[in-house]
Amino acid sequence: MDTLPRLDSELRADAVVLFGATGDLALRMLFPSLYALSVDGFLPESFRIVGVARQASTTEGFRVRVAEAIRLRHTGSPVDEAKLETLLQRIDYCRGDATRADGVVELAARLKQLDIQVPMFYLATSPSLYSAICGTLRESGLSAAPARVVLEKPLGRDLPSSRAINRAVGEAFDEDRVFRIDHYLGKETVQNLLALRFANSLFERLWNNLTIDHVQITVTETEGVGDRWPYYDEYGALRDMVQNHILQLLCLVAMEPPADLDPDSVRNEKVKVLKALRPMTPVAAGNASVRGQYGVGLTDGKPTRAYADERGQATDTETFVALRAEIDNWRWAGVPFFLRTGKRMAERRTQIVIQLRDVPHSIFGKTGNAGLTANRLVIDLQPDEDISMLLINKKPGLAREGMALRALPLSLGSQPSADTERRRIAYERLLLDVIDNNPTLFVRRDEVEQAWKWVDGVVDAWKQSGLGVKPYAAGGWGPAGAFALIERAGRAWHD
Ligand SMILES: NC(=O)C1=CN([C@@H]2O[C@H](COP(=O)(O)OP(=O)(O)OC[C@H]3O[C@@H](n4cnc5c(N)ncnc54)[C@H](OP(=O)(O)O)[C@@H]3O)[C@@H](O)[C@H]2O)C=CC1
Ligand SMILES: O=C1O[C@H](COP(=O)(O)O)[C@@H](O)[C@H](O)[C@H]1O
Repeated sequence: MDTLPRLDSELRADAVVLFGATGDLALRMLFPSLYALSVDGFLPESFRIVGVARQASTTEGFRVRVAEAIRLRHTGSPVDEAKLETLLQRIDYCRGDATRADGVVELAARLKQLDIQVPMFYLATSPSLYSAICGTLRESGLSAAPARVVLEKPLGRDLPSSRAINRAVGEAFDEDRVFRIDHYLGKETVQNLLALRFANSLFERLWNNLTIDHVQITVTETEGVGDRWPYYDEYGALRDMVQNHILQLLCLVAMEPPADLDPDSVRNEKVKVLKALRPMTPVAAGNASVRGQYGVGLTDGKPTRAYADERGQATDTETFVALRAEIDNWRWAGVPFFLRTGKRMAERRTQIVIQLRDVPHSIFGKTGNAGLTANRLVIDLQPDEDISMLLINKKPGLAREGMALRALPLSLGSQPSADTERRRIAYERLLLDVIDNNPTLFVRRDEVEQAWKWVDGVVDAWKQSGLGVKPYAAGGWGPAGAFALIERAGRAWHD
């Protein structure tokens, strides 16, 4: 993924304008990523960073805040203070309410003074402001080509609201100037999935319902919702994680080989998968989905509060969801995709498991071999990155009867980025791609809308079937129903 099919240096951005520059995302992810890009020489020489938010601050004061955030977040070698200073010198701060035309007057003047030709406007604010901010940029003339816009998830809360945002964004920016971020696509192992599937002849022949029994996608976190409940309570785990990150992972596993790495070739294949997802029905909902909400429990050995206590009242918002999805096409007919995500779980784990079918007939018998599974490809994204294949082989030693077998992983090993010896933040890749005008790892409008269509169907099925949330203890693996869901299909989670 290091070749940039559409790279055109004429269109390389010369500034990022960060709306929401004082927020959590900007300070925890975006500025540390910009620091890393600057240190590694990836930022164009004259590149500028302009932070915008409503709170009062001088540029100097803002630089101090950014420096603190970078020192706190940077991993690997210690922060290089001289290089940090170089980055800080690129930064300006403009106070303003980006939803109002008069709120961007100072910004427009600053961009002119800095002679910015190709700005990228990064909307790190609540998505409820996206339409208004794009309106402001259009009215003030700032959205004129070749300016581009970067949008964070979630894009809407359902298909109609997503369409409304996309419409408003589209009135200001042409689609090829819109970069919708799903930060999972910036993760190294997610991109490696493409390499694994399409750079090795080994897998393609096996990658279908003749060889694969089922697929599991697990994204669990130990953190709770905490102070984010005003956002989270409106969305829940299905909209927060499944609609975007998990469906993107599913698409990369299930899509047909694209003809090339052209952004639209890849995205066309992903949309076909989303269209082939079987809609959830109210009848299927009880069997094929589980909703949960964490109660009290122990997280990393410490007692933690229930979601309802963080929220301040009981609500029906799910903090855990497990689903059985089916893809109705030739490649995947009959192969269930088991998806699950939750907060306050036993461990942080982002993992894709491709379970192959059993051998048609075992010559080894059950003695000493009970419980052995068939081959399994395990793709770990977090906390460690690894790709391993569980291979069955002989247990060394003598046996009187039959042959004792065991499963051992053939592993690529956990590899930090070779160029930095630290794990890159997903946003580094994505920011660099926006600067370089490469949309391959960004989500196209029809992808987002198709994903919402399926998710809206799940929500409707839940409503019609009355599927409520089941409590689960913090520090565990979710409600009992999540185990029953997969066991009913004769399978088990890869725990
Ligand atoms: N935080 C995270 O880890 C992740 C966040 N996201 C997404 O990123 C976006 C930002 O999230 P997050 O950083 O957590 O949110 P925060 O609430 O922490 O920050 C919001 C930022 O927007 C600014 N802001 C609010 N209103 C305006 C306005 N009218 N004009 C200009 N600036 C404004 C705020 O500053 P002020 O109030 O001073 O104006 C603040 O800087 C959201 O879309 C979120 O869903 C996505 C993935 C992960
Ligand atoms: O988008 C989101 O992602 C985070 C999890 O991201 P990760 O990179 O740490 O796996 C999640 O906590 C948050 O609720 C969601 O909005």
